[in-house]
Amino acid sequence: MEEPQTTSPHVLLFPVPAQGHINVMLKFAELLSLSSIRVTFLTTEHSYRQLTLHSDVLPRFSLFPSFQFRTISDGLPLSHPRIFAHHLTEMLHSFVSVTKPLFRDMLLSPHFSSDLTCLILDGFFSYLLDIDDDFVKVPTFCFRTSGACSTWTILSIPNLIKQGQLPIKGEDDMDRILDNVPGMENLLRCRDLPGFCRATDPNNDPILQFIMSTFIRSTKFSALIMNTFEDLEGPILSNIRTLCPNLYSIGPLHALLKTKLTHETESLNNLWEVDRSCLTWLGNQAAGSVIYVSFGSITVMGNRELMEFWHGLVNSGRSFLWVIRPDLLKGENGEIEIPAELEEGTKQRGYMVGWTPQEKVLCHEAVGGFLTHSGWNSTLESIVAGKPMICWPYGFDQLVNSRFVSNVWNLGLDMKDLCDRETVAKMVNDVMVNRKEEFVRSATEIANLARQSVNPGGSSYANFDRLIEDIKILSRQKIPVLVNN
Ligand SMILES: O=c1ccn([C@@H]2O[C@H](COP(=O)(O)OP(=O)(O)O[C@H]3O[C@H](CO)[C@@H](O)[C@H](O)[C@H]3O)[C@@H](O)[C@H]2O)c(=O)[nH]1
Repeated sequence: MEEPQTTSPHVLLFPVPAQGHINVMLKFAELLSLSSIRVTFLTTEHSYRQLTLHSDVLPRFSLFPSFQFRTISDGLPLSHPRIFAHHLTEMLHSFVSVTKPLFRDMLLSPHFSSDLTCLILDGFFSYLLDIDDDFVKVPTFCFRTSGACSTWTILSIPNLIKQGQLPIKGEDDMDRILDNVPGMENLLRCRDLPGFCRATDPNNDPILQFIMSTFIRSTKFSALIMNTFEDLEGPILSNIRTLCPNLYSIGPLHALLKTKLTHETESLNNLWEVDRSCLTWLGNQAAGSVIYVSFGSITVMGNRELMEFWHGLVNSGRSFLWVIRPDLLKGENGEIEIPAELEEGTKQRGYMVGWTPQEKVLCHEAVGGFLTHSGWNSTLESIVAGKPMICWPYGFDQLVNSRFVSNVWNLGLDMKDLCDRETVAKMVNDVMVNRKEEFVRSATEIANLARQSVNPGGSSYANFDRLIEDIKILSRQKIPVLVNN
C-alpha cells in the first residue's frame, strides 16, 4: 500500500546548474518520485528558465503531485552568459558569497527545518555546507555525477603530491606512469590526470586545492551516491568505500529510469532547444554508417580545432552527425572561411545541428561510433547503447574517463592532447571499419552488463532499493535541521 503523503520522506536535491549535472539529477528525482519520496528540486533561476523553456519537465513532473521545483539565485544577472569555460571563477565566487547564505537560510526556514528527511547535494556543492564547524546539521548524502575512476583519481591527488609524483615536470614528463594510485597500477600517465593537475605548484594552486577539498569533504557526508555500476568500476568503488563505506552505485541512471518507468518516455531535461530533424536524417543512413560527434555542454574550441575536426571528418569518407552548440566556438575574432571541399563533403555526408536528443541518437541503428569529449553522461549513454568511442577529452574528469574507455574497457581510442585532421580521419576509420569488430565486441559485452545491473536482480537495481529503504528509515527517525551556535 502507498504510504500516506504526509508521512512520506522529503528529500531536497541540489545539483550544480550545468546540463551534465541537472540532467542526471532530474532523472534521479524522477526515480525517487516513482518510489513515493517527496522531492524538492532546487536549481538556479537561470537554469529553471532554460529548462522550462526547452524541455517538458513541467508537464512530466506534474504527474507527481508531491514533487516541487524551488529556485535560488546564483548572484548573477539573468542576462549573464554563464559559460563555464570562461566564467568559472566568477561563478564560484558568486555561489560562495550569494547562494551559500541563501541556501543556509532556506534550510533553516520552517518549510524545511522540521520536514526535511535528508539533503542530497551535488558533490561539487559540498562547500555550500560548513560540515567542519557543524553549523547546519541535516543528514546529507553526496551525489557524484562523475565516474568512480575520476573520483578516485582526484581523491588520490594529496598522496601523489606527498610522494613527489606531482607537479608534472613539463611536456617531457607527460607520459610518466603514476604507479601509486591503488587500483590503477600501470595505467594512468601524467597526461591522464584531470587538467587542473597540470598546475606547476599544486600546494598553492587555488583551483586544484579547491577541487581536492570539495572531493575530500564530500566523503565525510552520510553517504555517497554514484552514477556507475559494479561490473564496470567494482574494484575502484571498493577503494572509495575505504573512505566512505556507505556508497550506493545506482547507474547507469538513465537506464535504471527506463526499467522503472512503466510507460515509454524520453525524459529529456535539456537546457537547449532540441533539433529532431537529425533523427529523420539518421533514418536515411545505412546501419552502423554514421559517426556521431558531440562535445557535451561545456567544451569550447577555437577556430583551428574546429577546422581540424571538420577536415578530418570529411577526409574520413564516413557520414557524420555533428552537434555544434551555439556557444561551442571560443568567440575568436575573425570570420571563418569555409573551404569549398568542406562545404561539398558536408553536403554529401554530413549533418550539423545545435542540440540533439542524444540518448535516442546513440541508440539509433545508423550510428556506428561516437566522437565524444568523454563527459561521464555521454560515456554511460554510449556504453548502454553499445557504441564504440573516440575520445577527445577537454578537461576535468574527462581525461581519466577517456583513459579507461581506451585502456581498461577497450571501447575505443583516446585522442587526448591531439587535434589534427590526419589523426581524426584515421581514428574514425579505425573505430568504424578497421578495428570495428574488436570494439563492437567489447561494447556489446559491457552494454549487456549495464542492462543487467539495472534490471531486477542487478546490483544497481538492488542498491537503489536499499537507498529508498534507508531514506525511509531516516524519515521515521525525524532528525530536524539543527543550527549549532
Ligand atoms: O546534443 C546534445 C549533446 C548532449 N546532450 C546531453 O547532455 C549531457 C552532457 O553530459 P556529459 O556528457 O556528462 O558532458 P558535460 O555536459 O560536459 O558534463 C559535465 O558534467 C559531467 C558529469 O559530472 C562531467 O563528466 C563532465 O566532464 C562535465 O563537463 C548528456 O546527458 C547528453 O545526452 C544532449 O542531450 N544533446
